[in-house]
Amino acid sequence: MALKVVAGFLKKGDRFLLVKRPVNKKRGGLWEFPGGKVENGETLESAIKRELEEELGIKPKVKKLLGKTNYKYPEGEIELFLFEIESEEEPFLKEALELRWVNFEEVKELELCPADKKLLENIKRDL
Ligand SMILES: Nc1nc2c([nH]c(=O)n2[C@H]2C[C@H](O)[C@@H](COP(=O)(O)OP(=O)(O)OP(=O)(O)O)O2)c(=O)[nH]1
Repeated sequence: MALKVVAGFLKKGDRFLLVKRPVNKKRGGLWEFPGGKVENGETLESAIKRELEEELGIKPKVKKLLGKTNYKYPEGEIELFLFEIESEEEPFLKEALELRWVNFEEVKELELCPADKKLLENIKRDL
């Protein structure tokens, strides 16, 4: 069974938020949407709220599911759900190495987690 992972799409103007993974973790140094693994007994929505509070210090409003993708990493498959998020509060960094607001041009310069590249292509069409 695929490991469920939730991630947030936070928009500011024409830019969206990415965070850099800590170097000591799998796929360290790659960029990703803020989020993380769904824990036992959690709904996807409660998981994304918890992760964004832990990672960015915000209490977000979860708007809708923007996209979903499955991706097979060497250690196993993940099922990644990307939610559109609204937040009055400005995110600040609690865990990740770096945070950056990018548009669809600027994101091409960054090395993303492979699962995210696929997801980004899919949602781009709908935004
Ligand atoms: N948070 C997040 N994780 C992603 C994205 N894309 C992607 O492939 N992943 C992968 C990276 C991890 O292997 C997995 C779970 O993310 P996580 O952030 O909770 O993992 P973690 O750092 O706690 O991992 P670990 O060290 O405990 O193994 O999903 C994304 O956009 N956001």
